[in-house]
Amino acid sequence: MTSSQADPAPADSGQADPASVDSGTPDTGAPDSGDHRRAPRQGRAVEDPTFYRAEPVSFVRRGERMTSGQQRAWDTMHQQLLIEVPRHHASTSVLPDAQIDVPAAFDHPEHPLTVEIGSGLGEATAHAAQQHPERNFLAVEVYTPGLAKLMEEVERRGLTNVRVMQANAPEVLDVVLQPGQVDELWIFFSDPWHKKRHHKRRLITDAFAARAARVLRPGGAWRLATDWSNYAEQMREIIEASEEFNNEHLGERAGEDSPLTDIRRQEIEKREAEPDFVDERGGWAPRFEGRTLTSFEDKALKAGRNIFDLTARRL
Ligand SMILES: C[S@@+](CC[C@H](N)C(=O)[O-])C[C@H]1O[C@@H](n2cnc3c(N)ncnc32)[C@H](O)[C@@H]1O
Repeated sequence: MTSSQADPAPADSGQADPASVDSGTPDTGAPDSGDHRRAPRQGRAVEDPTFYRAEPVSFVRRGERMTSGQQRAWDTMHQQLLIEVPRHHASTSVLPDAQIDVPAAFDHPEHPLTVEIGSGLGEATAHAAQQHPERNFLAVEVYTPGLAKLMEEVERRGLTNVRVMQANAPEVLDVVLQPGQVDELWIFFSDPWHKKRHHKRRLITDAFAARAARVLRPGGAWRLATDWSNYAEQMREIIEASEEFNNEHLGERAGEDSPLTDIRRQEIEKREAEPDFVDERGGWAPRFEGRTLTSFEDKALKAGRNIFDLTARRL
């Protein structure tokens, strides 16, 4: 989420803020400064809960306090909705040899599966699940109040096609989901980690694309949206460099039609305006009609930022 120009956005926006959040290490009690610039020493990665393999995790744990409504929804709904995960070295990790049958957790295992990663408050999943009872939706998130908020919505709307998982997404893709099991993979407003020195914490990387490719069926869609232009360019680069995906809108919305051209000519996102900038490359998807306007996106729009959608089609 990038609803603020702070890096990252304030905790109440649903986005991690290293300065105001608690540690990513709830199991160990070890303090987490939120500054993960140093890679773990060789051999330590497996015990360091702020890393998965050699990769720093893309989140910092935020306050876990829930509203009374969220707490009630969690208490009454979690047995039905939460797919339990055997843990490894951290409370959001996944045991490397865990065996979890995700389709079997749904009433209709045969229905196509959409996975939303970083579902935040669950607005996109709840909306889409209501629109599409013929599909299954798995929300993957580390933030407990966000998952509880989604449980509240599932109950309020009477949805039967939603399940949730509280875990670090790369581990879910590596261990939990099976090859070709996913029909659509959604990541909307992934934490942008604005500062260059924090870019290594971004979720969308070449390695992540390989993970996404493994779990998506041939012809399946990986849909991305962000309001941070530099991250949008990184996502486009990763998709177009991958041999396992096609950018479904390659070359579209280029030049004067590009949201990148528009935003770069303005003084926004902590950058100076570049009046002569032209995005010759394009490749931006139209707004995905299945993506409801979340409170996060609404804030970004009100702050004057542009939204970049991308659709990668699994070859
Ligand atoms: C910026 S918010 C966007 C939330 C939502 N998609 C929306 O558009 O409102 C990003 C969310 O991704 C979650 N997140 C970040 N890294 C994650 C990871 N590795 N695994 C699971 N969730 C993650 C954060 O906890 C946060 O709620």
